[in-house]
Amino acid sequence: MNSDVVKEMDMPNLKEVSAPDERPAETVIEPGKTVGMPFTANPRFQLRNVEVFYGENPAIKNVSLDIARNEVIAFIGPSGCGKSTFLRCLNRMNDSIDSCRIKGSLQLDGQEIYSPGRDVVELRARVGMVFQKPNPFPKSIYDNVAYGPRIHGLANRKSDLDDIVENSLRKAGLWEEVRHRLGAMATGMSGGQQQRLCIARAIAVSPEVVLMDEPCSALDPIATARIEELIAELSENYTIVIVTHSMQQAARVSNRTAYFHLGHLVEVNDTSRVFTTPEHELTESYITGRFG
Ligand SMILES: Nc1ncnc2c1ncn2[C@@H]1O[C@H](COP(=O)(O)OP(=O)(O)OP(=O)(O)O)[C@@H](O)[C@H]1O
Repeated sequence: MNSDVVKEMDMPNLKEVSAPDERPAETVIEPGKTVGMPFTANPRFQLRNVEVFYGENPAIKNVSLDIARNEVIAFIGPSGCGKSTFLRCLNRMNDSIDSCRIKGSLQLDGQEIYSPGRDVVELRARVGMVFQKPNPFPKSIYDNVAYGPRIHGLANRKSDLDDIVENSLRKAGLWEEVRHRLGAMATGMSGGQQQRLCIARAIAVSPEVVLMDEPCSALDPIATARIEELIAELSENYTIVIVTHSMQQAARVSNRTAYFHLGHLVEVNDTSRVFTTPEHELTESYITGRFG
């Protein structure tokens, strides 16, 4: 057996194959081989041969990908395939997990994200994050948004801070709803409002990239639609990387879609192509609901 070829025994719908030259390409995953368009011109992130382990267990297996400026890229794939793990590498959110080790090259604008001297606070200001469950601080609406600009010293005067708070809330589509109650506790808002507040908090420090890890999974359809509209608006100014379990959401919000499977990056293509004419059989099986 060719050791370059991973035969995933627990993968459904795979044909049993006996020799490398008889194996249809679509029934195997070759580590490090991604079909489609994983690379772009003028990338913001250049990620090469990335491997992530939790202890001895590999979660990401030799993944290479570019993420362009001002694109919305969706990470999709079955539960446990490594989407969140890979996303969290982009702003070193895995640092707090002791067992997590990362190999390979991960560059943001040509500089290694994991270089020893890297300022992680500055990195996370440039690469903000919105989580699955809205997680406002137990503070006022104003203080939630002002928090980052305050710690990063982005405003010298109260009026400058007021402007940042207002602009961030406007960009997050929340200003009109909260302008008369900025002093109210953020935790008293609806789930959808809290998630838009978290987006306002992330963009208040002028990031270049916003990472979103299933940002709508705790929201109802109306709040979800509002967040999706917001993603479209934000995409004019920010690179957005979104992990989603909803293929409809990926199809609605992203320009490119990356399909992960058991830690491999199987296919990356224009979103319309992924959902109409996927190149890899595993992608097709997933998007047609044969597993996942
Ligand atoms: N903190 C951790 N410690 C040990 N293993 C972990 C940890 N976090 C994730 N894993 C493992 O790494 C693999 C990838 O998990 P990850 O959460 O990245 O997948 P995912 O595709 O985002 O899944 P889901 O869609 O269910 O959120 C899984 O096998 C998971 O069990």
